Amino acid sequence: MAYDLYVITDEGIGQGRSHAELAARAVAGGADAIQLRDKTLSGRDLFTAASTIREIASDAGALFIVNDRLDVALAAGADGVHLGESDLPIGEARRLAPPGFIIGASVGSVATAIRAAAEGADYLALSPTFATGSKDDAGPGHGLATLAEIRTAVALPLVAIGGITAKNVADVIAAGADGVAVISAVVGQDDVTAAARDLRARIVAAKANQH
Ligand SMILES: Cc1ncc(COP(=O)(O)OP(=O)(O)O)c(N)n1
Ligand SMILES: Cc1nc(C(=O)O)sc1CCOP(=O)(O)O
Ligand SMILES: [Mg+2]
Repeated sequence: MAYDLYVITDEGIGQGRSHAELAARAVAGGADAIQLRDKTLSGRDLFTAASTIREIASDAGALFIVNDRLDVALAAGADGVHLGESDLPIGEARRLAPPGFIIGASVGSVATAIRAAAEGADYLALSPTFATGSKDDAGPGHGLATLAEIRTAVALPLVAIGGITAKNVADVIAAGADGVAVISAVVGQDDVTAAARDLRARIVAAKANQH
């Protein structure tokens, strides 16, 4: 499972483009994973959007993750769900999900990372890594030192989320992230595809520099 470039769609930041349009443009730029995240849609509308994006992502060979809503993720045939500390417990999601279904978890420390891994998460997201204006209740960034500590403590795929940009992505990868999850740096840009392509190239280059 590659999480190098994990793009989260957001119609509030996406310059009027729909979730599906943003997803299509992001995978055209090489996004490895797409997440549908929308707190405003009804269950029905979220399912409709998820069903469309599932096709877009699978046609492009990208993973498709639904934020928060395990029911919608399962109904739409998504590859997985992302759960934070106030969402359905990881263990309950695992009990309900089919084999191979991806469950991602937000973590903020070594302790919560170890706990999420023990509960059965398939990947971890350091949430947030830097300060961000894209999530109202994100809190302050945990920073690259915490990222590095989690890297040494847990073997799961580890993504950094929150305030990730083309300027800081190399440092994030050097600190131990396997990939980055972004909103503004890609879907907030005029040219989503070019922004995704550029950010992914920076990730690949940073990983090449590690060897
Ligand atoms: C990849 C990724 N990481 C973190 C989050 C945040 O999830 P959560 O803490 O549940 O907050 P909301 O996104 O639900 O507001 C995420 N969605 N994706
Ligand atoms: C969806 C989300 N979750 C976060 C967390 O810390 O859990 S930060 C975030 C938004 C990230 O947006 P941007 O790339 O524009 O900073
Ligand atoms: Mg959540």
